[in-house]
Amino acid sequence: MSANQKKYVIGMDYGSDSCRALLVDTSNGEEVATSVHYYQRWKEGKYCNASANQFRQHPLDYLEGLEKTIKEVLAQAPNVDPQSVEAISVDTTGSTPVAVNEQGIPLALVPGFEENPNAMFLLWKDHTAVQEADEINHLAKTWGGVDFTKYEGGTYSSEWFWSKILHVIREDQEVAQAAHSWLEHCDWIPYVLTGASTLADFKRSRCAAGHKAMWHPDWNGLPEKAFLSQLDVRLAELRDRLFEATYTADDVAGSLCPEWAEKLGLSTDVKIGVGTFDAHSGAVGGAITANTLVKVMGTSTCDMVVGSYEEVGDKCVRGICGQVDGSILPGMVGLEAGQSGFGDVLAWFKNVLAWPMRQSGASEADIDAIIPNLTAAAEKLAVEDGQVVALDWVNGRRTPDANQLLKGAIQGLSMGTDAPRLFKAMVEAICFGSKAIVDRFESEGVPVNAVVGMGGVAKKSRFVMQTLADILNKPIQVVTSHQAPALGAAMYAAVVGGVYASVGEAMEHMSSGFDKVYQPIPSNVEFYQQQYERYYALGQFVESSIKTENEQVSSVEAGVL
Ligand SMILES: Nc1ncnc2c1ncn2[C@@H]1O[C@H](COP(=O)(O)OP(=O)(O)O)[C@@H](O)[C@H]1O
Ligand SMILES: O=C(CO)[C@H](O)[C@H](O)COP(=O)(O)O
Repeated sequence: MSANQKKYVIGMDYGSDSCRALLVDTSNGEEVATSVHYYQRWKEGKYCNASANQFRQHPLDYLEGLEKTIKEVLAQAPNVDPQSVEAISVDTTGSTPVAVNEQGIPLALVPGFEENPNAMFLLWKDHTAVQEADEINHLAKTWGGVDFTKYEGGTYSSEWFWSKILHVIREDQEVAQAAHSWLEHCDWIPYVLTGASTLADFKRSRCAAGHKAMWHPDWNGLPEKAFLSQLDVRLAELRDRLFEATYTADDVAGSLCPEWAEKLGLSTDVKIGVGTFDAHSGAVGGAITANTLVKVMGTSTCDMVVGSYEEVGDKCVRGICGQVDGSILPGMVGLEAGQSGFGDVLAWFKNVLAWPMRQSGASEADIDAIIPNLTAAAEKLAVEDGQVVALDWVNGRRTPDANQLLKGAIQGLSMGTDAPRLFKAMVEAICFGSKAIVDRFESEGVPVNAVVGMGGVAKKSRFVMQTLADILNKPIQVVTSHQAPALGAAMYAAVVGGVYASVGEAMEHMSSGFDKVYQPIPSNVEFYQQQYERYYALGQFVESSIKTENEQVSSVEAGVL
């Protein structure tokens, strides 16, 4: 078949720091061209305040990336006729919502709001809404009606839709008044590409709504107004301007609008898919099957599983980030869990060590060598060299049982504790955090029969991956593609563009396969089973002390103490 008879699709993946476009041959999943764009304003640290956990992204960062990367992949593949590009599907981080006006335009693109962080996207890891999440949780358990958190693991997070909206509308009256509605990032990009101008009939993502906005068919969509009004009457009013129906990512959101068709050099026949989240799309890119845990391992992790309706049924899996019909594969229940920090925990340790190095004028190359050097030294230590135990909660805990107030801890330091031993303990901590998630799935009746890894850490660190296999006591297969979420988006696009009838069929033809398997080493498994007990006990101790501290603070604030 000549290049011109083939059918192509574009998978567009928006990560935390950058976005990428992937041009894919639908016949075999070949990644024909790829282009990455780092968000300019984000790179400059604009609109963020890490010490206040405020992470905002400007819509222009996303639009610039969209245009640049898609044009670049087309330019890199002159043999591909743009007419043979059938569809574009998009995945993004989430929950990453933005306030929009009546036309669905993010407020930061409306005169007067250009520099206002509250008028921008609140990135998934923005934790400014911890207090609002607490309120939502408290109300859900006490208001006397249905517990709307029940399909979201029973705990609503500060990373999610309603917590963030509540926080912004309380903090910023101008944004609150100008916000007609709110859109997730994964909905806004298809909205732009299809040239939509009315929100009411736009197809919103099932994945985003179900995992982050407490949308569920049992209560006809979003939480009822009686519940929302007890949080803030404006939330109840907003409900009328949000959505009722939701759509899975194999569905068509519309066709490429003339303005973007011209900008990108594509035809208006190109279909645009309903948006989804990066982790869910990554699971599809990793060719997920029933009871396989797909771990997207980067700065954070997202741990994805699909189960049949018979297996998951009405069961509510406690402490995870939700279970949603069709959020990964249409026809199955998608379950999401994850860690707020994974590679980020190692990056934190690197940054601690880098501080004095930078003061003495060390180069960025020296600093980049910290993790590889520590890895080489830690790999040489005996696995049983395990005096130090650490917790992985430096960025809070996402699952099991979301609690963003938790902090990291290190126990067992002695004069003999050097940097490689601390690094080894950090690596073990992030892997123990993964085990806590697997244990929770299994104890809740969702068996994990296989593990698939993808993302930066899975590709870069043999040491982390072997430790993970030993701690989970399960083999881990690593996905060949370096761009699994974008590949997953391309697979959805192949269905949206009518090339395949189902996501399953697209995965069959377009999967990149696996290029490595890590097998657990029995003697290490045994050691780590004991060491996990120490991790667990340290976690219990830290969690109870933080709880006591917070109770004391609340009592002081309430004038009790
Ligand atoms: N050699 C390494 N060993 C372990 N972790 C690494 C290594 N190199 C980079 N990392 C971690 O990988 C993470 C970045 O992962 P990546 O998947 O590229 O990013 P993202 O999560 O933003 O998509 C960083 O947190 C970094 O600390
Ligand atoms: O929670 C999510 C999806 O449900 C986030 O999108 C995800 O954790 C972002 O990760 P990354 O920075 O690796 O793109």
